[in-house]
Amino acid sequence: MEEKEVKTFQFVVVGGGIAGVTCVEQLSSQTPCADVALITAGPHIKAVTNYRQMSRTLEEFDVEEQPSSILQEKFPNLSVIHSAVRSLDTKSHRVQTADGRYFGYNKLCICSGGRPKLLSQDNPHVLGIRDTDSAQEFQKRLSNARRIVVVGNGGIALELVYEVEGCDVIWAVKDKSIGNTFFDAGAAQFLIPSLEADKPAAAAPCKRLRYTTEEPTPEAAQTFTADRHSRGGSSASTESGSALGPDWHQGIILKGSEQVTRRVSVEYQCEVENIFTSKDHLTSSQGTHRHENESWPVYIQLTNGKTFGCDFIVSATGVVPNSEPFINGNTFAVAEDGGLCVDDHMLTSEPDVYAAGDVCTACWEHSPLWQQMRLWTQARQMGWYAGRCMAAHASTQPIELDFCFELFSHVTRFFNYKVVLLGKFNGQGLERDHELLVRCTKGHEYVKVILSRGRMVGAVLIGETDLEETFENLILNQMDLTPYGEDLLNPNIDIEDYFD
Ligand SMILES: Cc1cc2nc3c(=O)[nH]c(=O)nc-3n(C[C@H](O)[C@H](O)[C@H](O)COP(=O)(O)OP(=O)(O)OC[C@H]3O[C@@H](n4cnc5c(N)ncnc54)[C@H](O)[C@@H]3O)c2cc1C
Ligand SMILES: NC(=O)C1=CN([C@@H]2O[C@H](COP(=O)(O)OP(=O)(O)OC[C@H]3O[C@@H](n4cnc5c(N)ncnc54)[C@H](O)[C@@H]3O)[C@@H](O)[C@H]2O)C=CC1
Repeated sequence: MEEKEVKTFQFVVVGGGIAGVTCVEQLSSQTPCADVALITAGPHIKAVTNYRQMSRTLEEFDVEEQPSSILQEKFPNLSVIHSAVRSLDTKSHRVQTADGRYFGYNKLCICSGGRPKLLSQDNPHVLGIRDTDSAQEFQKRLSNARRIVVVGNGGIALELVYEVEGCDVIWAVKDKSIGNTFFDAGAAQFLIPSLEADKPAAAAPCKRLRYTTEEPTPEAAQTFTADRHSRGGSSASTESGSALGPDWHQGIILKGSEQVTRRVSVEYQCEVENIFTSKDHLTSSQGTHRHENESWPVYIQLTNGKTFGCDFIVSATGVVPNSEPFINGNTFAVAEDGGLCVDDHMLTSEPDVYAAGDVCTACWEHSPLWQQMRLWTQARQMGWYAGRCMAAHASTQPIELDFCFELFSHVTRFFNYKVVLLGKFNGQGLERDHELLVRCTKGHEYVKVILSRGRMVGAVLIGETDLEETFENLILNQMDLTPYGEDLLNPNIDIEDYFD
């Protein structure tokens, strides 16, 4: 066999998203004499800017799309190669790119991210949102749309139903309440009025121990109409670009073809039964469709028996890790969700191959207060830690799991509220004996803490509560809070002073 020309680097990182870029930044600065290569499919890279540590584990930053020359100017030992990795041979320690070149490595980190897990791969009426191109396509299609159906109940769906205007939105969720990847039914109930036209009634604090909420029945649908003017000043392929950054929707106009109002109808506890094109729909003999005079490009039939015609469907149904080009021909341990399994040094099951960000699945024994979610905070933390591990292993130095994996923390915005999630914020994996304390003031704040055997193990803070640092400390120090009882959430007690 003809011997190919192979350029070998000490460190090769694949992927120009947050995980990959943070990893090469760490490697290039920690080992300035080593040759480092970043191989990425997209023309741009994602850089973390304005990084701010808000507390021990909470962090905020902006994400900027930049030309890769900025990175190369900063790190003379870094080469950026713009091509997609097509295959990996872990035995010979080399990768092949789409343009036919081979690159050797001593240590490799795979940070190829994920792509939308679409309801249908080849239906042109089903869109996913991941990178700049897909967001632009969505914007273009939306500008002519009168009605769209959003399927999914996580981050993207929550953002879209709030931001889209000038178009009817049917929101199909599998669950009993909205936003189930982030919230329980109580928080969902707090947020729902933000989709309505009327301002919430005068704020009145309420506090209850164990709480119950009325949930919609399986057949239930709720419609929320908001006049734009009444809103508070709110601001798929394996070679897709990097995932969008914070506030991605603020730079683009998410407006349909209709004027004036936003109208969101939520269809609870249903999944997608079938998707028909207009022609199929008209010739279909099934009698379950809701008959409408209008004709639509596509029809979606839900498991609750309803069928909706619409201009297009947004599949906001999660992420699939981009692991295929690396798996073929190798013996990687792959998790159930398709991610490359990594240990507590971000090492995969193949020698000298690390992985970080959305492409990997954290397979080490987690701290009782941490879980993986495919978020940019975790992509940054994993990329940074993987870079440190690679450098430490190259010089046979010991390294311990970073503190950021002790406690899950996430800060974001939904429906124009600040949202902070800490620890086991939804009681994930906890025994049934855990207790919830909730304080909510309609339209102002929602505070929930999860206590297990008197210790705080998680919290959801919606609104400007200013409680994140105190609660983070209480979770980290695992103090017995039984003596404080309900005073923990007493709005008349300044909790910061209380625990000084
Ligand atoms: C619309 C949207 C909104 C989001 N909002 C938030 C939010 O508010 N908060 C939050 O925390 N998270 C959010 N996320 C999630 C967050 O963006 C991701 O978890 C994070 O960016 C993942 O980073 P990554 O580097 O692992 O992957 P990616 O950003 O997907 O980067 C992967 C990189 O690898 C490259 N690549 C892929 N395959 C190959 C290959 N074979 N060869 C070479 N290069 C390859 C790609 O071109 C890309 O540069 C959002 C995601 C989306 C889609
Ligand atoms: N502010 C934030 O923190 C944001 C984070 N993100 C992240 O970006 C990534 C992509 O976002 P999403 O696609 O919203 O993923 P997600 O993982 O947040 O939510 C996926 C949702 O789709 C549902 N689902 C899955 N398969 C389904 C099916 N066949 N039918 C109906 N529903 C189905 C799930 O139950 C879940 O509610 C995620 O990692 C998410 O965490 C996205 C937007 C905002």
